[in-house]
Amino acid sequence: MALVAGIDSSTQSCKVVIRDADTGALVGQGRAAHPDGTEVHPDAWWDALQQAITQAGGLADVSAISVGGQQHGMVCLDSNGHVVRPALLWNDTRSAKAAVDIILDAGNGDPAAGARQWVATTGTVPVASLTLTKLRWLAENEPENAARVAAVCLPHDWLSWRLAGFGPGTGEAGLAALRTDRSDASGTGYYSASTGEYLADALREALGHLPVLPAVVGPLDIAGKTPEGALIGPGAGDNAAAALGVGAGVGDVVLSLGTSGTVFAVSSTPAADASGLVAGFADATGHYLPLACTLNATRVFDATAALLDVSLDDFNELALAAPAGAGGLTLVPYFDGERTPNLPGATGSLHGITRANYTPANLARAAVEGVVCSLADGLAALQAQAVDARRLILIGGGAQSPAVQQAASQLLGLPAVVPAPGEYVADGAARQAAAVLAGAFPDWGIGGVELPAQPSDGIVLARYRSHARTHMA
Ligand SMILES: Nc1ncnc2c1ncn2[C@@H]1O[C@H](COP(=O)(O)OP(=O)(O)O)[C@@H](O)[C@H]1O
Ligand SMILES: O=C(CO)[C@@H](O)[C@H](O)COP(=O)(O)O
Repeated sequence: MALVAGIDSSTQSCKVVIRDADTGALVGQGRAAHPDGTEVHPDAWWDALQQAITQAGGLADVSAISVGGQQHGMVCLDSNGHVVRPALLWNDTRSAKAAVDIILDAGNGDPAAGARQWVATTGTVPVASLTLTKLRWLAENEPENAARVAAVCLPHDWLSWRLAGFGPGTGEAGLAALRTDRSDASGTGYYSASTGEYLADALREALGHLPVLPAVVGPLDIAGKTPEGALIGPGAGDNAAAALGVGAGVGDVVLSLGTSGTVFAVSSTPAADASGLVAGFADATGHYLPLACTLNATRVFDATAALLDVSLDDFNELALAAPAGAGGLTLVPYFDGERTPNLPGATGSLHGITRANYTPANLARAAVEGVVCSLADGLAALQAQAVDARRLILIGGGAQSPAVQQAASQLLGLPAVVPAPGEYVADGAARQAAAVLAGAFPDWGIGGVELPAQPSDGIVLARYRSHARTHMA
C-alpha cells in the first residue's frame, strides 16, 4: 500500500493529509495555525507544516508528496537562499496603486486599453493580489530589499523547495532547483497560461531586474525528492488543487469559502475578461481555471460572531433562525477592502436598519447572505465568460455552515453538492502526488450532500446588488 501526502498551506493554517495512493483512504491528518496578517515570514509556514506533518504521523512511509498553497504570495530570496522580507500575501492591498500604474503603463495612460493588453498577454487584469504588483511595490518602497532579490517564488514553490532539502545557505545552485506549476504561475501576473511562458520584460520593468524564477513543470512531473527519497509533485495553487480534490468536471463550478471566497471552474478554453472580474488562471491538469475571488468570506462570519459574542455554531444557529432576507437588513461585506469588485480601499456597510429588524439573528443572516451574494456576483461573472455552470460544489471551512448551505440554495439558482467535511485542497495535492507515482490521476470518488436549488424571487440578491453598487460610485 503506497502512501501519499497532500498539503494545503493556506492563509489561516496548514493542513496535511496522508492517504492510500490507490483508494484515497485517509491514513492520517494534521493541522497547525498560521499567524494572522497580510504579510507573513515563510518560516512560519514551515514551522506550521512541520507541526501538521507530525500530527499526521510523519512522512517516513510516504512515497510522494505535493503542496497546495495560497496563491500569489511574494516570496523573495537573496543569492544565498535567505528570505529577504516577510512575504506579502494575496490579501495585502498595499500594492493597489502599483496595479493601477502597471495597467496604465500598458495602455499608455488608458486603463481600458491597458486592461485589454494584460488580458491578451496573461489572461488576467493586474490587481493588488497578483505577485507582479507586489514586486513593483517593493521596488518603489523598499529599494534596498528589491536590490537583494535574487529569486522570486510562491508559497507552494518555497515549501516544495524546503521539503527537497534546500533553504538558507544553499546559494545559487539551490535557487536553480526552485520549481512551480502552471496553475500557480498563472497567478503571478508575469506568466501566460496560454503560452506557458514567463513575461520577463514585464517582471524586469516591475522589479528593476530579472530574478531567478522557478521552472514550470508539468501536471505529473517530479519537482524534486525529499532527503528521505519521497517524490515531490509539482504542487498547485490552492484553488487548482481543490478542483483536483473534488474531481471538478465540465459543468461544475466550485465555490470555496475560506479566508477568500472563490468561484471557479475547469475549462478547456482560457478566460479573457478585460473587466477584471474573472482571472484567467490555469488549472493543474493542463486546462484552465477561470476564477473570481473575493477578499471577504469566512472572516466576515468570524467578525460577526465575535461582535455578537457567540460561537461559530451559535452564529450559524442565529442565521438559520432569521428569515431569508434578514428582515430587510443587507450587509455589504467589504471589511478588508475588496478584490472582486476591485475596490481595495472599500469598507463594509449595513443597510435597511429598522428598530424591528435590528436583531442578532438578522445580523448573522445578513452576514451570511452578504458573503453568498458576493459569490453570486462571481458566479455571474463566470457565466458571462461562457463558463458552463450546471452544478455547484461547496468547499472550504464556510461550506460546513448550514446557514451558508441554505443561503446558497436560495440565492445561487443552481443545485449544489457539499462534499463530506474534508480538506479538499490537501486532498487534491495528495491526489496529484498519487498521479505522479502512477502516471495518471486516481479516481478516489467523493460523496456529498445534495442541495437542490430553491425557487427565489431574486429580491434579496437585487437588494444586495443595489447597495453594493453604492460602493462603486
Ligand atoms: N461551520 C462553520 N461555519 C462558518 N464558518 C466556518 C465553519 N467552520 C469553519 N469556518 C470558517 O472557515 C475558515 C477556515 O476555513 P479554511 O478553508 O481552512 O480557510 P483558509 O483556506 O483561508 O485558511 C475560518 O474563518 C472559520 O471560521
Ligand atoms: O487569491 C486567491 C485566489 O486568486 C485566494 O484563493 C488565495 O489562494 C487564498 O486562498 P484561501 O487561503 O482563502 O484558501
